Amino acid sequence: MAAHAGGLSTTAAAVVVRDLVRSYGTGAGVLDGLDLEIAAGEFVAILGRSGSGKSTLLRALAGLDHDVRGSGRVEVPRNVSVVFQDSRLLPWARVLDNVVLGHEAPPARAREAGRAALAEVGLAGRERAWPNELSGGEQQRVSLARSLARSPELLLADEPFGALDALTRLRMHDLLRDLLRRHHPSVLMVTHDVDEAIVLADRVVVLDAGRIALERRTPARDGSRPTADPGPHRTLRAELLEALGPDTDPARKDTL
Ligand SMILES: Nc1ncnc2c1ncn2[C@@H]1O[C@H](COP(=O)(O)OP(=O)(O)OP(=O)(O)O)[C@@H](O)[C@H]1O
Repeated sequence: MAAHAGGLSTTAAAVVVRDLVRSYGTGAGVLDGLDLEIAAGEFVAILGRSGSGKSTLLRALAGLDHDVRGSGRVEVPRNVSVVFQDSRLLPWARVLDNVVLGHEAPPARAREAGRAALAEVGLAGRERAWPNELSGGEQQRVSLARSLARSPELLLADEPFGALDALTRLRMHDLLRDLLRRHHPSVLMVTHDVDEAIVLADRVVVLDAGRIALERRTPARDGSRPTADPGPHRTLRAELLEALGPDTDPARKDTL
């Protein structure tokens, strides 16, 4: 049984996954002896074809999967936040109430943290709005604010920008970069977008049948746009697409 430990022991890594096994019913392992480490403050993007186990890994790290089996071990920091593809806001609660819901701090402090987080994502003044008064991009900003307000040491994101149009997604990339310059959580982000993985992450991991098929550091993530020197980006992109497999629909090569 994998331990979902609160707090880390002696290692400098923020996340340690060893020999993680997960299967459903009698089927083959969805995660098949997976090993992964994430350093403190490191941003790791996970790519993989549909069904390769990305969300399963994320749920295991989030502590949402109580049936993770095997001799494996999962160590994560105490303070973990999760952002999903849909913002999962409660429609009957105002924006600020959504942000502070479940916050562990006393109410006044939680609301203060919530207001600050909303300001950071550009939503100052929208605290009393209802979720359905916000655009999809704004709702995802609220979702990010909800995570940030908890000052997470580990941010888990499952295709956080997958439902947004291309322009909004680019704006969210800028916002996330900006937030990560000020806060320094470790990040594990599942994405289907190879370019998104390269421009945001420090390291990209390709999952295949529950194991790591390829692992690469990205060209220095320093906020510079890939167009400044597209060569390394293009090379890595080709390598990642190759690892993602020949059956990938060519029309969807960069958004799997
Ligand atoms: N609750 C469940 N019961 C049975 N099988 C499951 C369950 N959850 C996931 N699976 C199976 O485990 C495999 C991996 O699922 P997972 O959601 O981790 O894949 P993924 O890489 O995130 O895929 P996608 O990119 O399509 O979201 C899939 O074959 C899926 O059908």
